[in-house]
Amino acid sequence: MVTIPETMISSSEGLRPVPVIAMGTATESGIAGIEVVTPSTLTEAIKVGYRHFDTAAIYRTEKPVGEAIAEALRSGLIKSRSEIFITTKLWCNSADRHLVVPAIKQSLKNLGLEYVDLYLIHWPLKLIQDEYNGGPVPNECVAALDMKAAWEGMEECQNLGLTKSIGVSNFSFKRIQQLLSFAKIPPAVNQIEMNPHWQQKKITEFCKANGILVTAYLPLGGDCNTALGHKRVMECDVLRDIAKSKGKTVAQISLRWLYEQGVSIAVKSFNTERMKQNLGIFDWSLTENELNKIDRIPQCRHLYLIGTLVTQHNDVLAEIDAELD
Ligand SMILES: NC(=O)C1=CN([C@@H]2O[C@H](COP(=O)(O)OP(=O)(O)OC[C@H]3O[C@@H](n4cnc5c(N)ncnc54)[C@H](OP(=O)(O)O)[C@@H]3O)[C@@H](O)[C@H]2O)C=CC1
Ligand SMILES: O=C[C@H](O)[C@@H](O)[C@@H](O)[C@H](O)C(=O)O
Repeated sequence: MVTIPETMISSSEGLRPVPVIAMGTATESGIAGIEVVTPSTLTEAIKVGYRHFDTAAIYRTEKPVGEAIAEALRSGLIKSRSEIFITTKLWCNSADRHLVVPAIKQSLKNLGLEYVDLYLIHWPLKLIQDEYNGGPVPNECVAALDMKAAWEGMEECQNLGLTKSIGVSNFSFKRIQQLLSFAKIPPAVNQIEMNPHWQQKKITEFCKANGILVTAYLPLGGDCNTALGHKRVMECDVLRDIAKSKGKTVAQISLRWLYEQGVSIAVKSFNTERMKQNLGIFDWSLTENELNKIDRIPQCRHLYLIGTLVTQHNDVLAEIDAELD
């Protein structure tokens, strides 16, 4: 079993370790409520060495993650809850001051846990709708986020001990600066799209300088059979050539590159062999020449809210999309 290296993030207990690779749990069919991952698949991840799960209220995977942890405890695979790090996220329909604490309590109920390790604001926007089953949503459901009010709710979650750390996801450089101007508890993490085809140099440097850990999502470009993913990473000639010359896979080259950028990674696989493969990145490194070749890959972001969340133009989403470019 591979032991995943840890990095440190700020928390209610001072600096706390977080495993640098998390098992992602988002799928288009899960979000739509059509087919959600089984707990036994996630227990398999614990068996091969994963100790960090990335879930979210909208993924519908909080329950199976919780059941997998309970099973791992029952079977002796782990000895205590504290061996597992759980990240979950506040969905946009609860991004109001008075809805944040009830939302984390619901997530904890789904997980069957007393606390999560990290709670993130999923997107800097608000949705006025009861349930989200994947986009598109009606344009009139979208509203601007009152960041100060939502963050006070997040801080309350940490102060109540419902989460050890709080952070954000899909926040631009500008939005984090705004947040830092009033936050009593600064964000510990910013989870963003990042891979060799969307390298995010500016925001990673800014986050590092401010003690915020960046977590990369879509590290392999996502599931290319759905609108949430693309083939540019897995079919990239530059990555393929490097992979071939080192006897590694394209996925491993992308993940190793991310690891060498000093970020943590949420990578999803529900296949045991690929789960293992994705952890095989810690006992070798990329050369200067390989890093230079990756640096020159043309850049292209994938996840835009307009087109995914709404089909028409929307001012609130257009602003978020533009900021994240
Ligand atoms: N904060 C946010 O807004 C977002 C957060 N996320 C989080 O980040 C996680 C990772 O992102 P995700 O979208 O899942 O995309 P990934 O980049 O992790 O790609 C997942 C896809 O790649 C396949 N795959 C995994 N490993 C390999 C491998 N070694 N070789 C070939 N194919 C492979 C998986 O298939 P298989 O399972 O069959 O192996 C799946 O189709 C999510 O699951 C979620 O937890 C994602 C999007 C947005
Ligand atoms: O924009 C709408 C999409 O459903 C988007 O919210 C998801 O891709 C999500 O960010 C995730 O974390 O998987």
